[in-house]
Order: sequence, then C-alpha cells, then structure tokens
Amino acid sequence: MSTPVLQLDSLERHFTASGGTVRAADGVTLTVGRGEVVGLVGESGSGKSTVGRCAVRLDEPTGGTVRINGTDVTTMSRRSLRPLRKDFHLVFQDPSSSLDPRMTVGQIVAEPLRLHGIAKGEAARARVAELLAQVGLRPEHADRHPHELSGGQRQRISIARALSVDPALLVADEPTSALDVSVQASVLNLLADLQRDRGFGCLFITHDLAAVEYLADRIAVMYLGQIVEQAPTAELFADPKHPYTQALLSAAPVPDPVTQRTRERIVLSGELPSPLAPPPGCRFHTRCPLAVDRCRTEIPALRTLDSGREVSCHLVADDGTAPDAAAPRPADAETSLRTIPHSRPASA
Ligand SMILES: Nc1ncnc2c1ncn2[C@@H]1O[C@H](COP(=O)(O)OP(=O)(O)OP(=O)(O)O)[C@@H](O)[C@H]1O
Repeated sequence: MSTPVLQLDSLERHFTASGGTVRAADGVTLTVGRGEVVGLVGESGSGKSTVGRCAVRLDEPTGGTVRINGTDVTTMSRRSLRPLRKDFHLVFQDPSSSLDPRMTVGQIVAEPLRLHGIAKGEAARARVAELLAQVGLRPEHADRHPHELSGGQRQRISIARALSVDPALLVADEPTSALDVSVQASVLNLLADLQRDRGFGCLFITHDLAAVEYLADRIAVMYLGQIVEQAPTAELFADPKHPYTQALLSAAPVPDPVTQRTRERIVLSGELPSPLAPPPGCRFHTRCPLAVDRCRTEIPALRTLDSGREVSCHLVADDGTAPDAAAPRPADAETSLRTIPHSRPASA
C-alpha cells in the first residue's frame, strides 16, 4: 500500500484555559490515503476543526504525531515546513477570512506558484487563467478584488489557490457552510469533480451529512475530542454501529427515493459535555440511551471489528452485532451486555 498522504497518530491538542485543560483533540488516530476522501463528522465542539488545523500545522499539536506523505511534521519549525507546504492546504469555511482584500484574484491564485518557485510572469498568468476556468470562473475575474465577488465565487477562488500547486492533501473545513444554500451544491460538485480529476487526498470536515455521504469514501465520527467510529461511507450509513453515530445519522435526510431508507429519529438528551471535564468511562455514556454500568467506569478502546470497521463501544460485538439506540429498553441494554462477547483489554 502506498504511503498515506496524512497520518495522525494519537493526535492531542489540549488548550490551557482559565477553568483547566480543554481536551479539544484527545488521541485521534486517522489516515487519509492517496486520492481518498475521508469525512470527519460530529456535532459542534467535538474537535473537528482542531484536528483539521493540526493536520496542516496551522495549530501545534500538544501530543501524538502528524505525518504528511510519510514525513513527520509534528514539531517541524515554520522554516523547515515551508518547502513542504506545497503538499497540503486548508480551505476554510469563510473564504473572506482567507483572501487578502488588497490583492487581485490573479495575485491571490498566483501567490503559491510564486512562493514555491513553480511559475512566474506569463507562465503564472496562463496557469491562473487555466485554474480559474477549472473552478468555473472567467479570465477577467483575475483583475477583480475579493469584495467584488459573491461568496460562492470567493470559495471557488480559495479552491483554485489551494489547488494551484497540485497538493497531495486538501483539508476542507466546512467549505460550503458559509455559502447560500443555492450555491452550496455547485461548490460541492466542483470539489468532487476536481478531486476525481486530480486525485488529491481530502479530509472533509462537515456537519452536512448528505454532502459527506456524497463525497467521502470513508467517514470518521468524532465525539468530545475522540473518534468513536470509522467505516467506509456506504457501510456507515447502512449500518451505524456506535449509538452516537446512530443518533447523528438519524437526523440525516433520506436522499434515496429508490431504497426509501428510513431511520427513526433519535434525540439525544443534553448538550455535549465540556471538554474541560470529559465524563469518566465512555465519554458518551451521559447521553447514551443504551448505557450500562460498565460504560460509566470503563473506557472503551477504539477497536477493529471482524469486518475491519472501527468502533469504540462496549455494546458492539466483534462480529458487528450492535444494539439499536432507537429502541432502548434498559432490559435490552443489560441483556446485550451479557450476551454479546466482548474483547476485553488484558488487564480487565
Ligand atoms: N484556542 C482555543 N482555546 C480554548 N479552547 C478551544 C480553542 N480552540 C478550540 N477550543 C475548544 O475545543 C473544542 C473543539 O473545538 P473545535 O472548533 O475543534 O470543534 P468543532 O467540532 O470543529 O466545532 P464546529 O463544528 O462548531 O466548528 C471546543 O470546546 C472549543 O471551545
């Protein structure tokens, strides 16, 4: 297997705040293969952006490792990182914040080409025209400034800029959520087309379950700083194992009129607990409709099931048998705990 474009190993990003330590990312292990789109989902505050920012070293991890194309960049200085920066880019939620208002679109898109010594002068101008065409803009847009363009056009420009140097990895953090609903689909389609044509790896961070189902090959689900489930997209949507994933996906619209897939809506009680003081045992137990005593005291490891999928839940058996969070009855939960064989840690 070729080296993944992104490898996060036990990634940690803890922030020191007045109330203590915020465990925004707390042991995240994740890979993005060459040409693969990995979706990162989870409710607001679960740590997705923190992981995305650490992955492109816009933020400093406090533990674990970040490898890009096999190179450990976790503690590399800005200076040593500079030549590698061509390989990875982040597309932000709000394009206005990442585009310099004093520069023309042409200068914005050409800047990475110049910085990495790839093209200048006429060659850079020709490349910019080509890139603008690829993102659905006209050559004359090169002379405009970001404020003269719509939100959708600005996001197309940040995508053109990010892809100008042919990166191996693109981290897209909610790339459409700041846009009008009417243009979200066209920007997503553009990303999907470019990804297919150019084959870059992509970490796609989103709240939009329909978008992630459409774009991602694989999905990782985050809860309170940790990954609780990872699976190929179709398998995750067809058969979510973790009670949190079941609840999250139960809120998704049913996009396929042929299969008429339906899911009973699972409404979780309470808010996401504070990452300043995560609950003991399974972090999800305070909101899990299936939680049993073991969940309150014993931390479930993220383990690989027989099928190769990964899940961290005491109630999911190695053969993938999982209880249904939509039909919780205390007796069921206790029964499933007793009847499902668990792979317990050696020390337990
Ligand atoms: N610089 C910081 N200092 C202190 N806490 C922070 C900092 N940045 C993020 N956090 C906290 O870390 C947690 C995770 O934040 P993060 O933005 O990564 O979540 P998210 O899943 O991306 O949320 P959203 O979907 O709303 O963007 C939150 O509790 C947030 O308040």
